Amino acid sequence: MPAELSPIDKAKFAAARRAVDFVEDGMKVGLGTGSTAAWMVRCLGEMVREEGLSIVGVPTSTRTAELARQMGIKVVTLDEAKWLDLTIDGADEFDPELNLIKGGGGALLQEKIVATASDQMIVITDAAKEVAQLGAFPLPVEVVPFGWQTTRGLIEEMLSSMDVMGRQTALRLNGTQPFLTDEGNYIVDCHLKRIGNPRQLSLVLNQIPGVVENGLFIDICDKVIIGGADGTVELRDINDGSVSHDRIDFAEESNIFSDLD
Ligand SMILES: O=C[C@H](O)[C@H](O)[C@H](O)COP(=O)(O)O
Repeated sequence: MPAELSPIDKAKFAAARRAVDFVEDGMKVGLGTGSTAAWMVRCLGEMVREEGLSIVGVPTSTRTAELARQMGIKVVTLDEAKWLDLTIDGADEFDPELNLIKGGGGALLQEKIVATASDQMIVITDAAKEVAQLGAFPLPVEVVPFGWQTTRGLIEEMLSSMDVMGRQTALRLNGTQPFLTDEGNYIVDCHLKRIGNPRQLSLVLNQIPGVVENGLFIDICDKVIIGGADGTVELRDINDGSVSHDRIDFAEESNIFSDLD
């Protein structure tokens, strides 16, 4: 483990490394997007190259697809895979019911489609993402560019009647230009502070013409793995209520970091 890895990176790696223990030969695996998911892709690549693990991966973004191919993972489309055994992905927030906010990196649409098309979703994360109630992280809402300002106005009008603490929205920018998702859509970030009823909000948001999808993942996540900088990991299963603990020995994982620049 390179000594220069930050504590947060060590925590993310620990969660990612524990998650790949659930990947078996022959599986079709959804590959998430973000810095934590990137560790997972690296770990799977190591297993493919060094242990002959035979899987196919369905990426949730172009950047994950590029990394997966670089790591030697066979990449297929969701249409080719049709259905997945397991999706492993990160999250921006998770609550006690393992409902999530995702989309901090703009990949929420493909991530939600892929996670929903999976028998199981495992979220890999660190303790800072755990909240009692969703909303401190701005909720990403993907909208089509056509009439986006009208769509934004309809979102804000809808929010005025919802159980949320904040109602400010902002177009996500990339420099001075609108941020574009892999599908060429825009993201409107909703600064809600606290979301009283995430399930209701997700349903209502997606009724608004122009809204493509939102970053609330309701009843999709099955397990969460919370990594620690010391290598400890906590695994919670929402389906049976179990909680288990493990420890990753970083010294045994040095191969993963050999190609890090
Ligand atoms: O759009 C990005 C995804 O939803 C990510 O899974 C999420 O933002 C978490 O990313 P990270 O693991 O980098 O915190």
